[in-house]
Amino acid sequence: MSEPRDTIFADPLGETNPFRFDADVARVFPDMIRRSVPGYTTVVSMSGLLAGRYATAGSNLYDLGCSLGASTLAMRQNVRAADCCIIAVDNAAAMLDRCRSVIDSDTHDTRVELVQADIADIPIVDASVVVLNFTLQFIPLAQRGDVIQRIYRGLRPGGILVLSEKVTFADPQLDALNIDLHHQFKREHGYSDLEIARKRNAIDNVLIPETLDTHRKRARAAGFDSCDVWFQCFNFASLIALKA
Ligand SMILES: Nc1ncnc2c1ncn2[C@@H]1O[C@H](C[S@+](CC[C@H]([NH3+])C(=O)[O-])CC(=O)[O-])[C@@H](O)[C@H]1O
Ligand SMILES: O=C(O)C(=O)Cc1ccccc1
Repeated sequence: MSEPRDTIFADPLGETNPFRFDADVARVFPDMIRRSVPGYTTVVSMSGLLAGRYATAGSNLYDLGCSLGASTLAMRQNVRAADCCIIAVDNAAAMLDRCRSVIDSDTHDTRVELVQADIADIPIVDASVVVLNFTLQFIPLAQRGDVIQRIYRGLRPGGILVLSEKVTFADPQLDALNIDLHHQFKREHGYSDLEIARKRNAIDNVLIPETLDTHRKRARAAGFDSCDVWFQCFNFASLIALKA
């Protein structure tokens, strides 16, 4: 069955309230994220490949801000190490409800635990892999350093963080160009100028992007030994950070 189409911002008379991960968004989320985030499918499937490489026996793998479980499924398909547990966390009940039915209809072996919680509060323990795919961008700026530091402390030596984000550019010309290219991507995936403008208002001050340099510096300050970009398409990028 094809996924329901995202028309959330299509009504010209609709109010624009701040963006929330409610039942309406959960229903159309797979279509929304695929048509809105250039490279999303690649980032999710490579998160699975990385998880397969870095997962160690008896460890936990975290999917923080799991939404409907796309990254959890990609990890689960790739993990070969014995006795691992994937802990998938999201604070939105509507997202986690749908995630549960997605995971229930998947038949791979690795254990999955779904947790409804704020990623700023959950303990990270005995982890080999932590995936933060397009989630840190929704966390208040003042909490981001602490989240990354707790991930570093909860990782086993040799562990990996995958951090994917919408980003900004220090150079105003490059910033404007990448925003414009992202909007062109959305138009070419069927969103109207009105939908693009209304969603932009709705996510203003809800999704707060930072520069790649800020992400690299934060990871290094938290203790990560190596951190850099492995994927980028316009203003969406993914980094890996390694704990020696
Ligand atoms: N403080 C928080 N605590 C927990 N969850 C949160 C918090 N804030 C937001 N979320 C959750 O983070 C997710 C962000 S979507 C991630 C895509 C997914 N990773 C994917 O690979 O498909 C990305 C996007 O929509 O751009 C939503 O499900 C929120 O409920
Ligand atoms: O749609 C956008 O403009 C985005 O920046 C990405 C996005 C995707 C899903 C929810 C919120 C933001």
